[in-house]
Amino acid sequence: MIFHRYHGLGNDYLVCHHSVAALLSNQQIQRVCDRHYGIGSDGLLIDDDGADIPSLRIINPDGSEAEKSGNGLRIYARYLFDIGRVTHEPFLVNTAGGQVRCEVTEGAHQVIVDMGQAKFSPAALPATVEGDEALALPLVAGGHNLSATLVSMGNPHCVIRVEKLDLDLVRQLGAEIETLAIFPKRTNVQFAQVIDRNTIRIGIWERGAGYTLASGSSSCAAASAMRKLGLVDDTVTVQMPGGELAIRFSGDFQVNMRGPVQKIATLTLDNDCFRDMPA
Ligand SMILES: N[C@@H](CCC[C@H](N)C(=O)O)C(=O)O
Repeated sequence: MIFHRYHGLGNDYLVCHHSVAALLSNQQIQRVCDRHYGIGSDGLLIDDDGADIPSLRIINPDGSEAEKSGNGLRIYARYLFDIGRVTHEPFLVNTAGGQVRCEVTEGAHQVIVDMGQAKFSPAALPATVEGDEALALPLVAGGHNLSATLVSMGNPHCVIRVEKLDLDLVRQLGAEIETLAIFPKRTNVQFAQVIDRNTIRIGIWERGAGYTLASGSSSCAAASAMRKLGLVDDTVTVQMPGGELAIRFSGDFQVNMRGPVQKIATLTLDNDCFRDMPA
């Protein structure tokens, strides 16, 4: 079983063909993503081929399926380029969270994705919150009074605005916010500090993955939330522990994202990895 390992700013994924994924149970996928007992990754990207338009499925390390992933899409686009399925011309990719346009550029080092429209309706996440939008919603977690803006990028995000980013607090409160009862499908969580009108800094807790060094959809969601609150302009650099992504808004919250992708290795999984697991 062959897996291709890539990362986008330290947000690392394994890519495999659907014929490989079909051989794996959900428990085995979790094992493959485990950093001690498997190869280790922030998730599995399944190349579903697709007749005309390439199609991507995204599985989190806990075995749950995500509708969309920004870095997952950037990595999948680079993988498609590496296997010769696409060129430097822009191309479309289907995900459960909508169709996006990708472009592999600067050799193959930078990948641009039009992520679609940021949506602020709680129903889009979903979140069981009254109203057409949830902006600067008061939220309590771990005894902290927080201010949350809810955003769907095709997958759900809860963006907490803070005066000063504290990554320990992200780790401390992430799981509690991810699983709040108002989020029936759980949520990704970002703590966001505005540095200036073109720069924000975020810490990330991903649904089904936990603390990660970077996240593409989180960057889009956090920048969108700060834009909606009137705190940033149309171009925003999102700083994360793993590095930076460039976000650009056009029209009615159409979000474009650009950043680097690196290939790490092509790996063959040994069946012995599953020896202690029920058949
Ligand atoms: N790392 C991703 C997000 C992956 C999916 C997420 N954990 C979810 O469940 O929605 C990104 O770069 O967007």
